[in-house]
Order: sequence, then structure tokens, then C-alpha cells
Amino acid sequence: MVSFRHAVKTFPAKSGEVRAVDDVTLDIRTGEIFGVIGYSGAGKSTLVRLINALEPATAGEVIVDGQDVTALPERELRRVRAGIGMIFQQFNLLSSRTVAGNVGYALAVAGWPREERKDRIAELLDFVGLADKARQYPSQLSGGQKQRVGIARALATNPKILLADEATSALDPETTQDVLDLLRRVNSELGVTVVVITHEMDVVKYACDRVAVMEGGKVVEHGDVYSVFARPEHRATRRFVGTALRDRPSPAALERLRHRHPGRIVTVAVREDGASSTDLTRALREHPVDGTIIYGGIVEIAERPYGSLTLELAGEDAAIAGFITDLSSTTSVLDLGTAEHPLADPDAVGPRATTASPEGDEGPSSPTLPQAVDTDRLADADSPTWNPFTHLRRWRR
Ligand SMILES: Nc1ncnc2c1ncn2[C@@H]1O[C@H](COP(=O)(O)OP(=O)(O)OP(=O)(O)O)[C@@H](O)[C@H]1O
Repeated sequence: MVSFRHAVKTFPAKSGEVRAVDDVTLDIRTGEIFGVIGYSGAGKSTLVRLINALEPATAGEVIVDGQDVTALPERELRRVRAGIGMIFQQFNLLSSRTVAGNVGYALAVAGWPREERKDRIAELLDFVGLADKARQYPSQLSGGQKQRVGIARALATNPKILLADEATSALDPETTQDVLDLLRRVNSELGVTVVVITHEMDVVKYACDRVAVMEGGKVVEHGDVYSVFARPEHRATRRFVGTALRDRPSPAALERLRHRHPGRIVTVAVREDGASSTDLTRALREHPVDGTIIYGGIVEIAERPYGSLTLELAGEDAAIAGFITDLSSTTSVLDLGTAEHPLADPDAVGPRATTASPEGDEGPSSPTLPQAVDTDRLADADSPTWNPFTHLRRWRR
């Protein structure tokens, strides 16, 4: 439905130019719900505004439903835009018009005859569950209801594509889910291709078939949602995945766990294609090691299991080493060390530990996210012979 080919969008800036979209090549398939996720300023909105040519591309091609919109004259663009609906974080409703008036306005602009508008408005408001609110004004509606009006308005002219720019970012979690459910119905019942821009991996997890992760104007990773969750390659993706699942302890939670559980702590991945909790149970049975589950979570993504369990292991060092080696042959095992010799989770998200940590080694990071700890340096500094499992430290994906 949409193909970006080496798409570039630059804006003039004080210090030269900003490359808001930087050489993006990406396909969005007909009939899917496609997520675009990234931190603020990553280029998400600009990328999506290239689709309806609200921003003309500086270079490259943007092919929408078979037509390169970068090459079209304005008159033709209007026709392409009519096939693309858009909804926004702040809803952008006309406050002086009723709910029915807002939807009717979109029909009037698109040239629908007056006598056909009434039925279409009723049909749309029925679809979004607002049939009883037709005569109310936006100020009388909740945020979720306003977004439903936005969706009805965007669907008025039967678009093939719906662009949702942070459409749930101003809503509470429950309302967010309602609106995402509605977008899923728009997709499955009306066959509309939906492009969802978000900075929340929960939204991707709940609603999207495939996802692209943006950073610095580039798509740094994309794929079907399960693969991206199960094997995130890029650091930004790993952090987004961590925020959606919260299955691994944050640095602060890990510090608290170490007070209660001074022994060896490991985090074991649970994946459909790797070891499941069955393998974990088997390994615990076959090795003279006691394992206590102290943290974790397993959820379903795309109807497949995904998550991790964190355990405290008790036993002889050699037995624990044998257990970790065995389990590592089928799944990812992240060694978090002991209270005496702690090792950090390099991809941890959430509140930092309260005690001072060594500085990260990966350059500046987002102020809202914890910095990674140089775990090898930590282990080496404490004792060169301490960490017999260093080779297992990597969280295999
Ligand atoms: N009209 C413009 N003029 C100048 N710079 C712009 C313009 N629009 C976007 N930018 C810049 O391009 C970059 C990408 O912005 P964009 O809004 O696409 O990011 P985003 O990922 O959608 O961020 P947010 O989630 O905050 O909206 C930013 O550095 C932004 O300042």
C-alpha cells in the first residue's frame, strides 16, 4: 500500500539542516496495522506526513497505492489525499460544530451531496459507537469519545489508509485500549490499512501486525511484532520492548531483590522458539541446584508466549555453572551475579538503583532511562577470577 524508497526529508535549521527522515526504504502492506515507534524527534510524524504529501519528500520515492506521490501535481495529490484519513493526538475537532457536524463537514469538503450526508453520518457514528451523541459538542465529550469522532470523520470518505498520529497518547490506558480496539475493527471490518505512530510499545504489542523502529530519522529495525519483541537487535528497540513487558527487574528492583536474595541471580528467557519453562524445570531437576523464582512475567504477543523468569540459584559454583551452560544451549540466560558480586542488566529499563553505579560505557543516553553499567569492568575490578560465566553474559536473542 505504501513504499518508501530511499525517502529523505530535510528541514532548514540554524546549523545547516535537520534530516527528519534519512534514507528510509520500507513497505507497508495492504490490510495490515503497521506501527512506527520512536522517541520524540525520531522522525515518525514526518515519515507519515510523507504518505499524504503534507510534507513533500526532499529526495527518494513515496509510492502510495501504486502512485509516486513525490511526482504528482497538487490537483492529483488532492485525489490521493482523499483516500487517506488521519487522526491526531489532540483530535483537531471543530468546537463550534456538533459531533454530526464535524463528520458532515468532512463529507461536505469531499463534495458529497447534502441529501446523502445524513445517512452516511448516522452510519459512521453507529460504527464508532456514538449514535446517541450526534447533537453534542466536542466540549461535552470525553477524550475517548472525541477520538471516536475523529475516527468517524477520518473514515467519512471511505479511505484505504488511516494514519493515526499518537492517537492514544492523550488517553488513559483503558480508553487507549477501547480506541485501539476500534482501530482494529476499522482494519478487520472495513479492510483499511492502518499506520499507527506511537512512542509506546504497549500500543504496538496490542494493535500492530508489524512495526518499524525509528531513531535519528532512520528506520533502525523493522519486522513482524513477535520477531521484533523476541529478538530486538537495536538498543532503542530493546528499551522499547523492556517498557512494554516489564518482565525483567529494573536496576532499582534488582537492588531490592539482592537484599532479599543474596545468591546467584539469573534471568531466563521464555520464548516459543527457545526454551520454555519446561526446559527450565528439566534443568533444575537434572542439576543439583535449587531455583527460586523471584521476578518475571510471561505474556502473549501475536498469540505466542514471550517473557522471562528471574531466579535465585543456590548450590555449588560448579553445579550452578553446569546448570547455566545446559540451559544456555536452548535459551538466553543472563547472569546477574550475586549481592556480593553484582552484574547489571545492560538493557534494563525503569528506575535506577539508589546506590551509585559506575558510569555507563555507551555514551550519552536518554535522561529518562538508566545508563548501562560496564559489567565486565565491574566483575574484573572485583576479582579477575570471579566470573566464570562471562561468556554467558550476553543475552542471546
Ligand atoms: N516543519 C519543520 N521545520 C523544521 N524542523 C522540523 C519540522 N518538522 C519536524 N522537524 C524536525 O525534524 C525532526 C523529526 O521531527 P518529527 O516531528 O518527525 O519527530 P517525531 O518522532 O514525530 O517526534 P514527536 O514524537 O515529538 O512528534 C525533529 O528534529 C524536528 O525538530
